[in-house]
This record gives sequence, C-alpha cells and structure tokens, in this order.
Amino acid sequence: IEVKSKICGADHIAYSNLYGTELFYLNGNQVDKVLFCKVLQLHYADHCELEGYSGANCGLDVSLVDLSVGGGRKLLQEPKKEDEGPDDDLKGNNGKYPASTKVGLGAAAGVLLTCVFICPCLYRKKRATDHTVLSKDANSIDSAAPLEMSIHSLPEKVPASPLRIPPSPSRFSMSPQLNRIRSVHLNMTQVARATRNFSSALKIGEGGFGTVYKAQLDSGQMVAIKRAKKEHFENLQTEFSSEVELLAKIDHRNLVKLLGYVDKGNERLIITEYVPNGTLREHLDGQHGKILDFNQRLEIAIDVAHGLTYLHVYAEKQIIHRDVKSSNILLTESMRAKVADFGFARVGPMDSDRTHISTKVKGTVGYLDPEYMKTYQLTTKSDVYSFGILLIEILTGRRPVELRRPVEERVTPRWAFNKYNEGHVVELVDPRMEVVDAEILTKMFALAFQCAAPVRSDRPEMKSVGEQLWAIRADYVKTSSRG
Ligand SMILES: Nc1ncnc2c1ncn2[C@@H]1O[C@H](COP(=O)(O)OP(=O)(O)OP(=O)(O)O)[C@@H](O)[C@H]1O
Repeated sequence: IEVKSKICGADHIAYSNLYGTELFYLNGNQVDKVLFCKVLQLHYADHCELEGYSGANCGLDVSLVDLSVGGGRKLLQEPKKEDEGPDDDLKGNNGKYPASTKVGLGAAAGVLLTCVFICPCLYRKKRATDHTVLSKDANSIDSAAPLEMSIHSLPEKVPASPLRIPPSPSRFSMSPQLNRIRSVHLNMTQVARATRNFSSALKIGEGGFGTVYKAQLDSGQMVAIKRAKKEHFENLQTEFSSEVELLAKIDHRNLVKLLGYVDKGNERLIITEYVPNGTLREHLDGQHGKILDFNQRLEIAIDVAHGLTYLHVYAEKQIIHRDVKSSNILLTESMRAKVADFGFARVGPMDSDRTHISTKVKGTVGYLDPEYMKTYQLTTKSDVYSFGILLIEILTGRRPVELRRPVEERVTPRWAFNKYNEGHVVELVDPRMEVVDAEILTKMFALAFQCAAPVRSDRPEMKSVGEQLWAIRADYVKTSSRG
C-alpha cells in the first residue's frame, strides 16, 4: 500500500493506493477525489505539495481546470489594481468565481474543513458561556420556429404568509410593479431582437453557466437573459429543467422572478426579471459608489432571509436554493434585495418523514455547508449555513475566503469567530461603515455564527433567522433614535 500524507496549513491531507484503488483523506475523513484535488490545488497555490500526488494527478478532471496549477498560479500572480477591494484569489479574472469553484465539493473544503475542525469546539465553548446570545430560540410552446422558447404562463401565486413580518418603511418603496410581472412568451427571433443578437453591448455579466444579457422586450419590459454555455447544457438539463415549472410559479419580492426558459435546439436560455442595481458583492466592494450603511445591510439580510424562508416553507414544494452567496443577491434601485440564480435549486424531500435528500454536492467555495459536504445530505439548513457566511460577509465586507490576507485572516468566518470570542466585535465590521452599537453587532454576529454552526441541528430555521433579524432591527431603530 502506497500512503502519502502531508500537513498543509491546518489540513491533514493523505492519499493511499491499495492495489490500484485510490483512497483520499482530509483531516482523517475519507473524501472523494474531486474534493481532495480541490484542496490539494488550494494548498499547492500556497506552496504546500503532497509529494508524488500533485495537480497533474488531478489535472484530467475538467472541473479543476480553473484551479489547476497554471491557472491557479496565474490568478495568484495577477497584480491587484489599487482601487480593488480585498481580493479573493479563487476569483476568475472577470471578477467572478470560476465555474470550477462551484463544482463538486469545492475547494472551500480546504479552508472550511479547517473551520469545521476548529470552529466546533470554539462554537460550543461560546454557546456554553453565552446562552443569551447564542441560544436557539432563536413556459406554452410556440412551435413556429425550430428554435423556440418553452415558456409557461402561470398564474401568480400569492404566498400564504403567516410569518409575514410587517415591512419596514422603506420596504413599501420596493418593486411595486413586481406583482404585475408576468411570464413572457417569445420566440428566438424575438429573443435575438431583444438582445440585438446577443450583442456584447448588452452583456451584463458572466457566471459559471453562461453569459447574462440585459434585454428590452417589445412591450418595453426589461428582462435578464442568461445564455448557457454549450458545455453546461447537460448540467442545466439535469439540475434545472425539471424544476422550471415549479420555479416559474414562485413570486416573492425577495426572489428574482423566473419568466421563461428555453431548452430547444442549440439554445438554453433562462429569462428572468431584470434587477437594475448590481449585486450585493459589487456594493460591498464599493463598485457602485456609496458604501452600504448598516441599516441597508440589515435590510438586505432581512430580505434574503425572507426570500429563503419562502423557498423553504411557503413555496408549493420545499425548495433548497443551494447557492446562496453575495454575487447571487441582486439589488433594486431602492436597495432591496432579491435572491437570484436558481440554477442549482433542488426540491426538498417530498416525503414528510425524510429530513434530507441525498445529492451530489453543489455550491460555491466558502459558502458550502460542511455537513452536506461530508454526508451528501442536503437540507434547508445548508442554505442557512450559507446565509450565516453571507451575513458575516455583509457585516465585515470581506469575502468568505481572502487568500491575500495574513494567514489568520484568510478564512473570514474563522477570523470573525475568533475575534468575536475575544470580545472584539467592533473590529470585525467593515471599516468603511459607520459606527454601530456593539450590542447590536454582537447580536448580528451571534446569529451569523449560529447559522454557520458546523452541525445542522445547531442551526436555526430560516424563518426564525428572519424573525431574529427583525427583532435586531427593532432594537437598532430604538438605539439609533436614542442616539
Ligand atoms: N436578473 C438579473 N438582473 C440583473 N443582473 C443580473 C441578473 N442576473 C444576473 N445578473 C448579472 O449577471 C452576473 C452573472 O450572473 P450569473 O448568475 O450568471 O453568475 P454568478 O451568480 O455571478 O455566478 P455563477 O453562475 O457562477 O454562480 C451577475 O453577477 C449580475 O451582475
């Protein structure tokens, strides 16, 4: 038996070859090759190599291309523009995470497994001493042309909403037209016209699965059209199309509305409501000028919590988003948030006796639920975990992983958790933000850590998260009116 083992950072990486059967281990746990390779690549970028088993051994795996030795290093060596915010080396040069970072068990494992093995004890220690803070109350088809859109025109569904929390005043100003957004019927000729033949001038973004275009329909309605890259057709088919009918029925002000889907011929297009004000990540990076103030951040967090609660509790079938992250949160002109990108969304267990569904791990580096990574069991709590990481990001302004930081600051949740436990909560907040009452901040971080608890049973339900955030907002309003 050939066994190779190495400690890189806080990870113990081991590989054995038993009569030709390869086994991979991370911190004592057997893992699959994809995860192992991702972690290996991550550490390789940090000059820690497992002798005899390098990126080359993993290199044949398409999912690893962007993080492969050459690609990874290239990204690492790219000079950082002066006006850029703190960068994340896992990002592609378009400012997005490369597609590879979303596939399989992400490289998040390298850093977040670290967190998994370090945070639990810290987390539990904190819980034991700080119950008050961490306690858990806490598309019809027009067949006119060979290429056409399969778009459903579906009745709008007004969610039953026993949890509906009274909106904050600014909430009234958001998307008054949303309930009037209807599914659209277009053929490819109309799509081509609306996007000026997918003109680069109308390109608004590039994600893992394709390019996003802004388009104006003949009716004047603005829409976003995501055109899948050919190599992702299969993924889209399996991961998305079966859920389209369900997703198209979803109508909630904090969820980007799916308007249509094309899966014919040579095109895979997803048409959604257009949200005009960029992503949360861009705002945290200061790309839109004014930096987000605390109240805006809190309201964005509440909006996201409400959107996810709807998916988990009030949609026709339970839906797990699976890719909650700051670049999937879009903002309206009035700075209200909408959760986007249901490309990975999965319907939760249909059988009420089951608490989870077993599935391949999908998600994005840094936001992936460690328990899901270990067990392949997906529950709504995986979204809660990602939300916890997102909340830390909202408060600190930092990405979940920032490899250009000093070692102890690279994994943002771990850094934040340590600081929090040392009582230095004020030092955690985005330095560009105004000063906020420490007690309010403590409550916010406590909730974030509770959401990002390593074990899912320790995490609150999304509905409770929204309620707790709402209570924090009430305190904040009181505090700031006193001040
Ligand atoms: N409905 C929309 N309205 C306005 N802009 C959008 C919309 N959808 C996407 N965008 C823009 O296009 C960009 C790419 O979106 P997309 O969902 O494809 O990628 P992503 O979420 O950044 O990455 P990935 O697909 O890998 O998760 C977004 O960052 C955003 O700027």
